[in-house]
Amino acid sequence: MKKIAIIAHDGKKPEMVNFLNKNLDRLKKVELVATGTTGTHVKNTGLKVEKKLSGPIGGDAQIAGMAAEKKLAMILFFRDPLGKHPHEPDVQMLMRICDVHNIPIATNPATAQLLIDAFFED
Ligand SMILES: O=C(CO)COP(=O)(O)O
Repeated sequence: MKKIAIIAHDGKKPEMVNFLNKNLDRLKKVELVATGTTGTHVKNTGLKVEKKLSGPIGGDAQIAGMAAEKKLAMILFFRDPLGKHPHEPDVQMLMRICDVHNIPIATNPATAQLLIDAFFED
């Protein structure tokens, strides 16, 4: 089964937790993978998740690798457009890899909800 990847910049982690709690019943049915610190927040909601490295030290790159290998159904990446990130090249690389391999990626809760609704449509 392809996994759903969850990533959130620090300024967007509360929104990600709200989003996960709102979609808990559906997300329980799929395998999740997340960057390190986001993964800890995902676990705190009660969901099972495979944790990769923290984003700034290679986690975004690991998720991009999974996307390139077609192991992901989609990526939910709540980016903070108002924050500065030392690993911005990794973030850009992840977005580019998604476009190269046509992997759905949602960068805000509104788009993420549309993707999740479509994914779990009966
Ligand atoms: O930095 C991130 C995305 O670019 C997220 O990493 P963490 O989940 O480890 O905070």
